[in-house]
Amino acid sequence: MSEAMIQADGLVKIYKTKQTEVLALQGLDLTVEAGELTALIGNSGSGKSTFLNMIGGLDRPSAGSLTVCGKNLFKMSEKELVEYKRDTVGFVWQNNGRNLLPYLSALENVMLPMHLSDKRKKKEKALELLERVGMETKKNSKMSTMSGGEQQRVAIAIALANSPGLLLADEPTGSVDTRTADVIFDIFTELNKAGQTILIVTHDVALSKKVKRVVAIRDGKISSERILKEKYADRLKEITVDWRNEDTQEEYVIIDKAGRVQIPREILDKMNLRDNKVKLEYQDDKVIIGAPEEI
Ligand SMILES: Nc1ncnc2c1ncn2[C@@H]1O[C@H](COP(=O)(O)OP(=O)(O)OP(=O)(O)O)[C@@H](O)[C@H]1O
Repeated sequence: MSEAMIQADGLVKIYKTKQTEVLALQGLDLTVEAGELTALIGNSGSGKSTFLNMIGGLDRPSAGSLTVCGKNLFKMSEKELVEYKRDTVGFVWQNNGRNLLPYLSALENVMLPMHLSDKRKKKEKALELLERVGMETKKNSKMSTMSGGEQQRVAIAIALANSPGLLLADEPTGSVDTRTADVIFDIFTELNKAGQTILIVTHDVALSKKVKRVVAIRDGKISSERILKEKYADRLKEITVDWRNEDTQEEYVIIDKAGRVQIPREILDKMNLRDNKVKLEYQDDKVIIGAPEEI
């Protein structure tokens, strides 16, 4: 069996401050295969960025195991971590100012992080990447003269400069309007069709309806997954599909390795439980969880 692109098992991240400890990831399990396009959604504070930062090598996990592209994030030296961030993962942020130099052209910005020694090859590769994000006509424009959406497209090209196995994006459409967000999302879809593995953190539930796999994180653990229904999978780019309003995905709840499932708060509220005890029944291949009868 081939190795997964991301393999997180029982991943824990604790942030310690003088006064408190925050358990940002609470034993998170996730497998992402090479070639997948996955969106990570969840409420504010659920641990999305923390998880992305662990995968991106920007911060160290506290416990569990995490392997990305065959590399063990727990066993890396500082030097290996620098190489990993340069070669294995590419990162796109909501705030593209973190990636771009305003006084340089789009082409120069894309060439900057490349570690190819041959300048001609660097330029060739940068032009090819700008074409892939639809920015070839603006190759000589300074970043400071571009719109937020255009800057974000160049940021995607920069993240791909060293051909990373994995592209990570944290709220890449968070600062642009809906139409531009659609364009940016379509670029991710096209890159994925060409084989790029991509993990995107997004708040945009409507946009995530276009993605083949949406993983929801709650309280530092994966709680559910939504998978694109087959009838929509082939129609990803059709304008007749109303992605924002149609129910394009099937939802599944995740059972963790210890057999635990998270029941969504809305359902718990409807169950109107008196305390934390429920009745579990197994009937016709179904597990039924219900409020206990009054004794
Ligand atoms: N550097 C830090 N020091 C202390 N606590 C932190 C730190 N970074 C994150 N946290 C805490 O960890 C938890 C998870 O935060 P995280 O930023 O991963 O959530 P998120 O799902 O990305 O939220 P948002 O959607 O608002 O960006 C939160 O309780 C947050 O306050």
